[in-house]
Amino acid sequence: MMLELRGITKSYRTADPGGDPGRDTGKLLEVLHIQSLTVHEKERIALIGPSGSGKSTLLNIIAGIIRPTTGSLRLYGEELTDLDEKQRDRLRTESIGYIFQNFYLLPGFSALENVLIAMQFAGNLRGKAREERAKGLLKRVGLEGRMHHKPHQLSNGEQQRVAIARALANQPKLVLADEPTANLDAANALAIIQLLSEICSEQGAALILSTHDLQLVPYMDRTVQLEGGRYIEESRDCRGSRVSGDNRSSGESRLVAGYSEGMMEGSGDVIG
Ligand SMILES: Nc1ncnc2c1ncn2[C@@H]1O[C@H](COP(=O)(O)OP(=O)(O)OP(=O)(O)O)[C@@H](O)[C@H]1O
Repeated sequence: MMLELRGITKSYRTADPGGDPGRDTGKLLEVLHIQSLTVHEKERIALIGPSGSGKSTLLNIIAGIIRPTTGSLRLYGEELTDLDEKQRDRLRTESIGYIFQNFYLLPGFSALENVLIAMQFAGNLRGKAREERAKGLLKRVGLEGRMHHKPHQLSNGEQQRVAIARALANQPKLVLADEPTANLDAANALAIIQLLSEICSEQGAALILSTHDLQLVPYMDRTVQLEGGRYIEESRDCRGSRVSGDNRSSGESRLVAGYSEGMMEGSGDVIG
């Protein structure tokens, strides 16, 4: 398997209004508790759940942007929780593509430059080869005629297409997308998800995307539903034939609930 999470929790210490401001006296609030989650190569997972259910927290932990309070996170067998911040940044640049709902394109640079700059950080391709891949991806996302436009000259849907090209530029094995369609109208949202799903398959990347939009679920292989930081439901084979026929058994790639009220107090070290 590609990605494996075991006993991942995230807790924050809440402010204590009556406490000493110099000491951490607030209560621990656990916002995420995933007992077990495995993701296979090229798998596409929809992470759904109400606002505050922990979707962004889970994606940010997988991306190494925030550290879990407890638990183990392995990518191709490498334990990511042992890495320091610099090593996690490197891994994110090389192996993970991240798409944000607000795109986060560099405003002063063209679509092409936004993709090229991301590739420069990873450094696997240079010169002409780098430019050819960047242009090829922008063409693939339908922006052949917009490569030299800056973000403010592009529509929301076009900006998200640039963000998709950028996320795929370094040939990541895993693409994470945090509500990538939140700022798009329904028609654009559907088009973007179709594109994202197709391009991840073509490039051999697994995809985990969070969304509130259930119309997008059929484009994924599997749905994981979170509530209060825990998964409450998982369904497989959203597209039927897309998952059946490969070598995964139905008992694999699953989430296992570990809910108990007492766990809400949390007990691990708080890393925020
Ligand atoms: N830095 C922080 N300190 C304290 N609590 C936090 C912090 N970051 C997130 N939380 C809490 O963690 C919980 C999960 O937040 P998260 O952003 O992961 O939810 P979400 O499902 O992505 O929500 P949305 O759909 O609204 O984006 C929320 O209750 C939030 O208030």
